[in-house]
Amino acid sequence: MFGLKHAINGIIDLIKQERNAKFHTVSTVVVIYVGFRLGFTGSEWIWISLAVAGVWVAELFNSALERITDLVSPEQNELAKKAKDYAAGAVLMMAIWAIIVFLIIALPRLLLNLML
Ligand SMILES: Nc1ncnc2c1ncn2[C@@H]1O[C@H](COP(=O)(O)OP(=O)(O)OP(=O)(O)O)[C@@H](O)[C@H]1O
Repeated sequence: MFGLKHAINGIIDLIKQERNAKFHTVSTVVVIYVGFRLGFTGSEWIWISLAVAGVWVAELFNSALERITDLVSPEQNELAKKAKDYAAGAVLMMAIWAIIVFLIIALPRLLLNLML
């Protein structure tokens, strides 16, 4: 299971190095806390976990691509800019989808809680 060690090291390194990953960590903890407080159902947890994992996967690939881009093109380059901007766009797309999923599931319960 040596691959597992490297994979976990990669995730820990990402959290240490990337501001976005720190934000994802806090968001993940908040979402899990809110989920338990609001009593998400099994199928709701499946959607929420898919959305959260999707953001992490996108961020990991984005950061990997940033490192490779810096390795290949440490100097300013139009293609390097496009590569990084596209990868950042992928994270943004996943994050927007994750927020939509969270709002669809959590908002009705939050509103219900406020009315009761
Ligand atoms: N070598 C380069 N050539 C041209 N533009 C670049 C280059 N490196 C970075 N950029 C531009 O600067 C932006 C930020 O790049 P940077 O590597 O600093 O990512 P970052 O700020 O760490 O991104 P994130 O916040 O997503 O981790 C890129 O999206 C790109 O537009």
